[in-house]
Formats: sequence, structure tokens, C-alpha cells
Amino acid sequence: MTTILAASFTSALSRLANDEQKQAKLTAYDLQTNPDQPGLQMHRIDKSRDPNFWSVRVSRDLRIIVHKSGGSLMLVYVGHHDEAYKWVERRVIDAHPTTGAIQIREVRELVDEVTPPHTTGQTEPLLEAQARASAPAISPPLFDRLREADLLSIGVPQDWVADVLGANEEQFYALAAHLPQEASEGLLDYAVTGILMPAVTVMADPLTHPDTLRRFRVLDGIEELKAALDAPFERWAVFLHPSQRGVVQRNYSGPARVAGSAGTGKTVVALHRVVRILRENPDARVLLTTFSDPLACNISNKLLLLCGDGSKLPERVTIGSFDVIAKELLALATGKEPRLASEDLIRSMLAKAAEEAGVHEVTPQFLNSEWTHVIDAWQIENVDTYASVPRMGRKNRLGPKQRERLWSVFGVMRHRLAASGLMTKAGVFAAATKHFGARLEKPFTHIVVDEAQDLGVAELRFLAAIAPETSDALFFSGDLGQRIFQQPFSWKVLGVDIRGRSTTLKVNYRTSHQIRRAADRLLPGKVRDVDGNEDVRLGTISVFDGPEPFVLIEKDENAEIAAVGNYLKEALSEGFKPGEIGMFVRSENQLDRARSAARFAGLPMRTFVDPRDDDAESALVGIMHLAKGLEFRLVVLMACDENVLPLEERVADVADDFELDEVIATERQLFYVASTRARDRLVISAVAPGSEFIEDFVASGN
Ligand SMILES: Nc1ncnc2c1ncn2[C@@H]1O[C@H](COP(=O)(O)OP(=O)(O)OP(=O)(O)O)[C@@H](O)[C@H]1O
Repeated sequence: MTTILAASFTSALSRLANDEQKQAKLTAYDLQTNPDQPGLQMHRIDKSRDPNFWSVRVSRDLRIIVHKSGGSLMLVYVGHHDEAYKWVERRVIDAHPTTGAIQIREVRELVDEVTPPHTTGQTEPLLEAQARASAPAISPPLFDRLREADLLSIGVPQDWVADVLGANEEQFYALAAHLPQEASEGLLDYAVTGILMPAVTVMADPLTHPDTLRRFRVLDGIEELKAALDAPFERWAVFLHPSQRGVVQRNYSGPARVAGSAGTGKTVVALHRVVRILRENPDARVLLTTFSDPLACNISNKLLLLCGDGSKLPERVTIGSFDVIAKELLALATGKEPRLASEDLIRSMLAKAAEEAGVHEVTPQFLNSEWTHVIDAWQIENVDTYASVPRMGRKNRLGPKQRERLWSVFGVMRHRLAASGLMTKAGVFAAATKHFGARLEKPFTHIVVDEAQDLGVAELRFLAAIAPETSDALFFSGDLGQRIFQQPFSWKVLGVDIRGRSTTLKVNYRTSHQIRRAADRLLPGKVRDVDGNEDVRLGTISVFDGPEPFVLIEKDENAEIAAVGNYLKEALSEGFKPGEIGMFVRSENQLDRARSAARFAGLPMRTFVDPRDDDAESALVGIMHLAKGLEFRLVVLMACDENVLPLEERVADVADDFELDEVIATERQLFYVASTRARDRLVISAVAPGSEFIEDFVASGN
């Protein structure tokens, strides 16, 4: 008999107490191995409209609900006796008459009241009344231009059509919780873009329909069931959105990318792709790499979870940050560890070389920037190459004479670094690139890169050099709107052309509609890279609703600390756990303000450098750059003052207009990254007048 696991089962399992979960899992394993054993006391549920629902005994009070049809047994729910029966009695499982996808649908006439969902919070939303006060009182119907056939084409169950046609914005969020995911997503998409996406093709086998697969998984054996039930909170590990699944499964004819705004599941896609490659190809050796060490650690934990306990697959994956991988490979190739020159040392060496060469016509900022973004990034070795390098994106032109003079500084700089045995980070990448670029034998068969928007020239060249010549070897996941470290450049020029092989994800699983909508206002709807690839964040939808972000502009730092402290106190009393809270500031200089607010609220804290064993017991306090890749139920962004965002020191340090635009753009993107770490609640605080970005954030409208 085929066993099928429904997402509703894992969600229900995650709500049980630990010992109940254990019992339920054992019964589920028994069911899979021998569904006919009498101890399970399986019997049909008479009161249900669907005759295929059966109840299975776990313990005196606990029941598993299964759905038996044809040769398959579906695990659909688990819970305490009365509640489980109540759940099942108003549901039916069947294929949608228009789309063909299998749905677990609620029978409309058995649902008394359509009330707003509390999808992620366990408590009444904090300060919700205040947040909602700004919302319009009654909004017009959203879908009255659509016809019944339109609604059926996106999977709205027949008996919910009338509700949908009459719903306005507020009612819709309540309604969406009762609809199958594809229907609520299609409707949300329509509400945002005015376009109803064409219906998904009906498949011959309803079980392989992409919308079936987002909530049901046919299990291969007991190991797969164990892996899925071991982490019932981690729905992403088992059930993918059809657009995610598409990217995971596709074989590309060249380097490919998955894009999408924050929280759309790009990392999830990257991880599933790694596992798919490993499963399909026993000889595969995969590099999974990302921007920083904490992020590498984060994805490493997720990969282990996805593979399941005892799996051998992770043994064929190398995980590390770009820097660490380059250093390790270079050390392996040359037999010695590269020694890095610090940024301060480089600045002072440049200043000295300029002094000696009598080059006084440019500022130290310009020299440093030209060195970092042109000479070192592109590893320019001589004055002739410098004379012809396009200096992409840099506004102030340099004639041949000026370049020659500047080379008298940069040439010396390169020579001195080499003589002292020191390397820059870009130099490490370049040396590793040189070594591996010349060899046919590569260290990995596949390379998967997360947070790819923060790859620099040297890093990308390196990854291209260590990737084999096969068409499917390089895969990137990233969001141009989250670029906070690197200047833009052409990937195509470096031989990495993803044009025509980029897919944008549109469903945000992390962040509430309200927070995502506000954060999206910080960035343009479309961002285009140097090669013309577009990241479009317009039309992205969130799958749940919550309170509007809360902005506190106070008269001075003490008032801000007290206001945030009070907010946190209230949040703790409502049931937020310290580990569910993240507090971020722009730079180290503002950390004290965040710490003081946490102390005010009696909130235990941890930092990135001082992680505690039990992360659930303390809030993470740190700078915004380190928030990348993380997520929290409640995020507080403190000290978003006028001179802090954008950071005054960075603005003062720019070399030219181009760099000024770059600094403002990356500061804005940093604010976007930090605010999109929030799932349910976001608080932004500042001393008056506050950062200019806050104005865009709170601007009304969609
Ligand atoms: N198919 C899915 N089902 C349920 N949850 C999902 C799914 N895909 C992603 N998620 C959840 O959405 C959240 C965001 O996922 P992920 O970190 O992969 O997004 P991202 O696009 O990489 O975000 P960012 O750009 O901010 O780093 C995570 O909590 C993840 O578990």
C-alpha cells in the first residue's frame, strides 16, 4: 500500500506535546509497515461527509486520522480525540473538478464563521488595535470582476465561490485561511497585480499534479517518513511550492539562478537542489557556499535536517563561506596557508606609496576605492592592463596620463604586498582561480551558491574556475535587492551568463503581508543587473496576515530605550519567547542602545560572538549586516537615526558621485534585509527626526 503524508499531518503533529509526538510517530511507523494490525483499532468515521476517513488509535486520547482510497493510505491529521473528530467531520478530500489537484477542502456549510487566522502567533497581536487604526474602515470587493469559472480555474472549491466573489480586503484574509493554498495565492496575486494567472494544467495522475505535491508527499519508505516526522515544524523540508519544485528538478543548459525577494524560499530551493543532485548522482561532490561563516553554519544545519538522521548524503557536500573555501583550496594546492593583509594595513600602505610617489591630486578615499574596486578586484597586474580596463560604473573618467601616475602608487603597492608575503582577499581568490582554472580536474562536480548577490568579481571568477565545464555545474540563489557588500559588475564578462535561466519566486513564506508590503516600499519594484537580468519584487505575495510594522520616533535616546523596553516587556508578557526576538542596529556604535532596551525589559540577550548554548532562552542582539539569512517572530530595529541610516561615516568616505549612489543604495538595501527578518512583528525606532528611509517605509498605499 502506498503511504502518503499530508502537510496537515505534520502541522498537527508539531502542535502536540513532546511525549504525544513520540507516541504518534510510533503509531505512524506501525501504520506504514503494517496497516492491518488489529492494535491500531482502525475504524471508519461515520459522521464525515467523506466515507474514506478512518480513525487510528494512538493512545487513550490521541487519534491519527487517515484517508484510504484505492491502494493508498494518507496520514492527514493527528490530535486529541474530540478535536481530531471535529477537524475531520467538516472536511473532504477529493480532486478539484477543474484543476485536477487533490485538495483537503472544508465543506462550506459546516463552517459557521469565517474568522481571521492567527497563523503564526499564539497570542492576540500586540498593539493590533493601534496598528489597524490606520487601515481604511471598509474596502470595496476585491474580486467582483471575476467569474465563477475564473475562480474554479485557480482551484477555489465550488462551495466557496460565492464567499470569494463578495469578499473585501479584510474579509479576504479571514477567508484565505479556509481555502486551498493555490486558490488563496492565485487570489492574492490577482489582488496585487490585477492579473489572474492561467490555470495549472490538469495532470493524468492527480497525485503528480504540482498543486497536489505542495501538500501531499508519496513516501518511499520508512526512512522518508522518519525524516519528515522528525522535524514537523520544518514544513519546507517536505512540501515545496510548485515554482520551487520546478527549479529544484530542472536540468539547465548553463549557469542558472533562482531569484525572489526576501523570504520567498530561495535558500530552501538551493538546499533541495543539492539533495536532488546527491540522490541522483552517486559520484556527485557538491560545494554549497554562501557569503559568511554564520550563514554557512546555518545552511549546514538545514542540510542535515533535510537529509535526515544517519543519512550519508552530507558526506559528499562541502559547506563554507566563499572566503574559507578559497583559502582552503589554495592551502591545499600550495601546501601553505595564505596570510591576509588587514584593511587598515592596506589603507596605510596606499597612503605611504602615494606620499612617496608625490601623488597628491586624488583623495585617500579615491585611492582606496580605486584599489579595492578596480585594481585588486580585477587583479590588474600592469599599467597596460590598467590603461585599457573599462572601470565599469565609475563616473569620474581617468585619462591615460592619470592612470599612468596612479599606477606609480598601485604598482608599488602590489610589489610590496608580494614582497612581504601578504595577500588581499581578492588576491587569494585570484591565486586559487589561477591554479584551478588551468586544470581539467576540478574539486567539485556541482557548485550551489546562496546569497549570490554579494559575490564580488574575484569570488565569481574563482567559482567559475573551480566549476567543471558541464552545463548544470553552477547554480546561484540571490536577490539583487539584498546586495549589501559588493559593487555591481557584469557576470557575463566573466563567462557566467545566466540570461534565460533565471526563475523568480513570488510567494513569501516568512513575512506577514503588512511587513513585506512596507519593506518592499524601500526598493524599486524592479532591479536590473549589469547584464540586464531583472529581479522583479512587484507581485510578490505573503501567505499570512499580521499587524502593521510599528514605528517609534522619540525625542532622545533615553526615551527611545524606554519606549522599546516597554514594547518588549509587553511582548514577553504576551508569550513571545526571548529566542524568538532579534534586535538589530546599524553599527557597533549603536549596540548599547539595543542592550539598554533589552535590559529595561528584563530580556536575556546573546550576541554573535557570545552565542549561548540555548538560543531559545535569549534574544539575539547585533548589527544589521549579521541579520542576513536569519529570521525571528519579532524584530526590533533600533537607532535608525538620521545620521545612522545611511551611515554618516560611509557617506563622508565616498570617492565620487557613483560611490555616493552606491552607498545610499546599499544602506537602503541593508535596511530592507534587516526589516525582512521579521515574521510577525516589526518595530522600528529612532531619535527624531529619524532616518529618511523610515518615511518611505511608512508611506501609505500598496
Ligand atoms: N515550501 C515551503 N513551505 C513552507 N515554508 C517554506 C517553504 N519554503 C520556504 N519556507 C520558509 O520560508 C522562510 C524563508 O525561506 P528562505 O530562507 O529559503 O528564503 P530566502 O528567499 O532565501 O530568504 P532571504 O532572501 O531573506 O535569505 C523560511 O522560514 C522557510 O522555512
